[in-house]
Amino acid sequence: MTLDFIAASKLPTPFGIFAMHGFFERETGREHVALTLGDVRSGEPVLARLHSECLTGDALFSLRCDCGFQLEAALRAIADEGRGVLLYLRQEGRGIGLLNKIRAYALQDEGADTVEANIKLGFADDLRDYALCQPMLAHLGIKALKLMTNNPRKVKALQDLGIRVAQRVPLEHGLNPHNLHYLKTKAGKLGHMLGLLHQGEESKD
Ligand SMILES: Nc1nc2c(ncn2[C@@H]2O[C@H](COP(=O)(O)OP(=O)(O)OP(=O)(O)O)[C@@H](O)[C@H]2O)c(=O)[nH]1
Ligand SMILES: [Zn+2]
Repeated sequence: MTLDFIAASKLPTPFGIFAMHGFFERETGREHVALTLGDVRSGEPVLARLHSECLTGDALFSLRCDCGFQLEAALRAIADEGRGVLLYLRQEGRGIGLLNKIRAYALQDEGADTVEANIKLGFADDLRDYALCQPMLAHLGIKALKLMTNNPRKVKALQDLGIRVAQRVPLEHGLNPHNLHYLKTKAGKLGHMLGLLHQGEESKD
């Protein structure tokens, strides 16, 4: 995997003025982006989000998942801290791409869960590869992270790449009736650590 740094610019957002760094992955032709705020090169663990592309959730307001809510919450948290990084990784649909994700959604409309739908389409449950994070973080001078995620596979993947995860910070946002079953499947079959799924159950008891 070869990643070229292409250019950096400012990115003003409602949450703060980030620096935007663009990268090109030669083998796949994918274009990836990192947003940073503050001095991330000091060596202190950096508040970080590895966000996998979800066009439907990030840009089209989908309630089928929690991605858009997590994206906004992560940028707000970085802005509140005054320092942090968000890697926006072009791994749409856990790596199967947008059109296959729509195929998977169609199967889910018929009753399959998110993992069963991937398998019916001939894919593994999660095809993402986080190797590209290493050159992105190295370019930005970041060695250790406080990682905002509920996904233990992400933590392990980074550690296997030699990146220190000093802390895992839960990022639970956007639970709604349309994504409840999806989030339960993620917790049950993909190992996501989602405390908010149990809060409702406790209040019912
Ligand atoms: N194949 C498939 N991909 C989906 C589906 N719903 C969301 N995605 C994709 O899943 C990715 C987000 O994965 P999540 O499991 O929500 O989150 P995560 O990044 O693994 O973990 P967190 O860091 O806790 O958010 C994005 O690339 C979405 O496009 C689905 O039903 N099927
Ligand atoms: Zn999503």
